[in-house]
Amino acid sequence: MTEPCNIAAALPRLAAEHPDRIAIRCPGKRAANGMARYDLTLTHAELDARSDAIAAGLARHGVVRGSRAVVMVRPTPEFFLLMFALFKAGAVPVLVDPGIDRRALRQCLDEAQPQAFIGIPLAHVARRLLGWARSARIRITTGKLAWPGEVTLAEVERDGQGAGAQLAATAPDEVAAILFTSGSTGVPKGVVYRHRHFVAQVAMLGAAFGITPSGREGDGVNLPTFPPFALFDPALGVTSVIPDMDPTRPAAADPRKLHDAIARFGVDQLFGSPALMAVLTRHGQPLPTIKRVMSAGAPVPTEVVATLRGLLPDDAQFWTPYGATECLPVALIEGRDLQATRAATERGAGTCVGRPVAPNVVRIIRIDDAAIECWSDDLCVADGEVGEITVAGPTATDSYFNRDAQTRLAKIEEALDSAEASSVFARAGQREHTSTARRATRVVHRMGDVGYLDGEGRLWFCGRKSHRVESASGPLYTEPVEPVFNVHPQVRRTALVGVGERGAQVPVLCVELTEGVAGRDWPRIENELREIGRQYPHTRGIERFLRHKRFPVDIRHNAKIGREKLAPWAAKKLG
Ligand SMILES: Nc1ncnc2c1ncn2[C@@H]1O[C@H](COP(=O)(O)OP(=O)(O)OP(=O)(O)O)[C@@H](O)[C@H]1O
Repeated sequence: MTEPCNIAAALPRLAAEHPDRIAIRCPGKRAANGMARYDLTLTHAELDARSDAIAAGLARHGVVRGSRAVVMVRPTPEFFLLMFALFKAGAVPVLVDPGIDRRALRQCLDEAQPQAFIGIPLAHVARRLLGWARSARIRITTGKLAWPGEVTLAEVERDGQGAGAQLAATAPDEVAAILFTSGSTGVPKGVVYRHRHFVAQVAMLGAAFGITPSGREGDGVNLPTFPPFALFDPALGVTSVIPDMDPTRPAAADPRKLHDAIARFGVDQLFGSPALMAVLTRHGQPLPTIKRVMSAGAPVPTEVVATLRGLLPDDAQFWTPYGATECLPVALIEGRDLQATRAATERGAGTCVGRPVAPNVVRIIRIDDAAIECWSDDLCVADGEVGEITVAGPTATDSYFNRDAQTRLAKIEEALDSAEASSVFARAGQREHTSTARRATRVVHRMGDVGYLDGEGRLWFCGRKSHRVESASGPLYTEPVEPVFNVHPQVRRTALVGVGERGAQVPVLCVELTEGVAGRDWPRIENELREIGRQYPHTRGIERFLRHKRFPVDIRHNAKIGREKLAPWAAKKLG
């Protein structure tokens, strides 16, 4: 019998093959030296059996195939058990970053119209006080005690005990989850993930990184510092060690605790945001067991790549995937290639994000803020020309939940002729394309990012479409501009914003100085920045520089600069 299209299908398989192997290891209690004991573990057999019991219990409490359930649980064993139980039940977990703006959070939760709300006690307190997710009639707490109208997860699990294996025969197109974007350019949007998207993601990540479940103890151990990614580990047969840190504040992680976990469990894969990588490089201690690092979500500063590579064994790889919640991975670049393109980036070429991951089709279309209903090859610009990055492929999602206007702005329908349709099917070699091939159309996702393809088929990222500055002498993009100025030794980072009406915007460079640089040095630094700008035609027109104490950044990665907030600040400053 073929497995259903569901990443949880890997669980019974792994439980049969390696029942006692550790799937997930969590910090648990603290030892006298302040380090986590890592005494909370789940073996493959436990993960499978307990998620079966929870799936069956959820059904008894009304969470069934197709039910939407908000999940606000920290990365503990309960989180993984719940997520896999929901997948097994064919129910739809809804994940929102708890750290986002309160009003936005409430809007997201209301928009998702969940039937169930599953959370830690604190999340339930917030739900009651702030009136979150009123549609959720089923409320499950991971705490020991349930308030009236709530039930504990332990009870749910008990109620499902003995019900046997649970795995809904989910179809490739069935909705598997709703994952909200981090909202760095507005209120987060709920991305509709279908089961085929997750299955393809696991396959593409596995193939691209050569991740294979290993039979040997201590091999294939990942330290995922960004929790949703830990979900793929059991599906890939890799052991996850959940680090002792606040996953919503990677920049504040304690590097000694990360090193302790890495050394104790022979961690060989590390997954984290650029901010987390910066924590490790500042700490400077070698990472001898690590074979592969993945850093996703935002550009990784080149000096971080160089320093981190110096801490890794010579043959280790440092991958930066490029992608978004709506489509991941799109392209990939290894640290050596990233370093080799650094000089070009500092001359204004943008950031090289590597080659598209097979079988993605990446095409660049002319910049347009309006919706585009149907694909036409006429939309494409020539190689080397900057336009909006689009992707068609097995992980390109097709809609936002309850956000039709946003969906129209981000998706293009492409008709495929029958030859193309069958080649898409053959290339992907995956069941999820049967439906696409039958319909002979596919969805092209617009990334909302600008960039270009070079003659070698590499993709270069030039910033977000909404961050472009439309000056009287033409458009300016953030990524080709900022690294040019970031070479100044007393500059920590810069952010380009536009002030005024589109088409006549004044480009303004906001500048954050390196720590310890005195304010009185600013006039000199400003002059030096102006000199730097004069070296290149595209930066010559930038004449306004504003010093800013500390840029606003996104909460998920602590890396994306909030240019939306900086632009009105700059406008006010310029009066
Ligand atoms: N390797 C990378 N290099 C540069 N930028 C990247 C890289 N990977 C991702 N990004 C940026 O992150 C974006 C995706 O981020 P994510 O899906 O977390 O939501 P968001 O875009 O921050 O939120 P929202 O869409 O709600 O504003 C990409 O569109 C791109 O701008």
